Amino acid sequence: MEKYRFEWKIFSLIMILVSYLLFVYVQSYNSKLPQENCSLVPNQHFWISSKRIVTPQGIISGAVEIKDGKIASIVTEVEKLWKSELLQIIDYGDAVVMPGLIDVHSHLDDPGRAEWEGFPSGTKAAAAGGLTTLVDMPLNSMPSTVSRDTFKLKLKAAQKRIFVDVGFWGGLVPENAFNPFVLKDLLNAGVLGLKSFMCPSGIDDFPMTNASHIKEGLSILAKYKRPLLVHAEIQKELENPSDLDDGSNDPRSYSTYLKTRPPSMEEEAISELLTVTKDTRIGGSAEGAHLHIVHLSDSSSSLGLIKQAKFRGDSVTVETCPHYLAFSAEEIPNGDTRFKCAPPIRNEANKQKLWEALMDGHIDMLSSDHSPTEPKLKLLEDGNFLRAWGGISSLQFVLPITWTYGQKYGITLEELASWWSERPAKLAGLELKGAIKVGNFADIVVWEPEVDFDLTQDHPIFIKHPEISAYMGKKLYGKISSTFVRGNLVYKEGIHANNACGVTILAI
Ligand SMILES: NC(=O)NC(NC(N)=O)C(=O)[O-]
Ligand SMILES: [Zn+2]
Ligand SMILES: [Zn+2]
Repeated sequence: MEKYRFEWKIFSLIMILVSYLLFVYVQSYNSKLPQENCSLVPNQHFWISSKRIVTPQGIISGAVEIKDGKIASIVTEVEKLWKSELLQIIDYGDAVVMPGLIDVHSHLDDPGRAEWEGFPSGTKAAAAGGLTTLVDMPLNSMPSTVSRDTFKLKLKAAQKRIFVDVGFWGGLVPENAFNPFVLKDLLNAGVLGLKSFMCPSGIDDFPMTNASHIKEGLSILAKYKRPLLVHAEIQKELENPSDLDDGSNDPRSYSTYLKTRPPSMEEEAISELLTVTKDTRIGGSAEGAHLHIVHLSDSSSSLGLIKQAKFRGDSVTVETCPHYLAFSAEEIPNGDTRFKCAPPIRNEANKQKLWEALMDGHIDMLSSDHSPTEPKLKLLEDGNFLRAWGGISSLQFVLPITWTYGQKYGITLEELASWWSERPAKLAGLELKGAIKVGNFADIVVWEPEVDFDLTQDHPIFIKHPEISAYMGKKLYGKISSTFVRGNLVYKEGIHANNACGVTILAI
């Protein structure tokens, strides 16, 4: 009996051991296989070296150690590494190694309007442009992301279809603004913050909000310590586009469009917004909430108001976009609706002041406001600025655009990293992103600032509708060679990894 029990014990122990070994084998097999297809380098542990690595402490020559998707160490003495033949080192020579760009303002239009862009094409464009994280806007997809259920549809549509990481803004609309249950439900589901419009958005299920909706939204966001992003333009009766569409103004003329959206529209919206942002000050009723003004175009009075609010201690930031820094109204050809966006691109003097404000730190960060549509809605043949869809397509090219047009102003690589990575990460609450720093995710772009290229149809373009991009035909500086997302090499010289292994980012 005793012997029998002993044998039985041995047998069970062997069985446990066998099943454990089987488990370990299956696990490592499973985790290895997809991993290989997620990355164009199969290794989980490797170094990338370069003479120009942009870190928060400055530009260094050295190597970044990447292990299991994170930055494990940063070393300056690369010679020692080279001595060990066992190490996997990718040497990028003089190319710049910078934190991957984070775009806090992309319209990916999925689900529902994926023929405009979509998760696969949009995130492939991002990877090809050195962007490693996008935060998707809650409108232009169908339905808009305004509740837990509609957010679930977004998450489902993104599954296994994103090549970079994607977070989401939820929509603050009149329907949910006074319904804390719906709003909290949406925030609890993981949106990184909210977004609202103070003028018609052009999307039926995304109506505009006024200052009292915004005040309500901020009071709820305060508890979550998440931001509210606002499209700040107020449309006056007189400035309704259709008022100018009566035959006496040429709708193909860019100046006609400019008249429909003067700087006073931005100024009025911002001054109204700033009546509620005082709540965000330390000790205020919405302390913890933050207001972020998207795509500022007016560099005069509107910017002046924002500066005052910051000075008073309101928790406010502002972004502008590459198209306001690259183009001026004077150069937009009549009928060329690829340049139509809201607020509009203003004159040359305004553009120069935007650059100055960015360099002086009064504008905090950059975003793409990549807002494509189907070419037919851009009315390219007709050239009617009053009726064409408003939105500029640029996602894949924001880094070379910023770099090229910023040359005149002497911008630095550190400034690029601050405007495109560090500050956007802070806004979106992405603690382990936005800088090449030990412990952060290995989200990295490798690019060659001195190499130029002509943006023609021959260039590998991943944006779904390149023909509607206002940048086509431009010569740009800055060739993106490689993009790493969480240590996966997702893009290299025109090639993407096989599998879309980007992660959906949820706030907790
Ligand atoms: N529905 C939109 O995508 N609108 C966008 N359109 C632009 N900017 O022209 C925006 O961000 O306001
Ligand atoms: Zn907008
Ligand atoms: Zn937008």
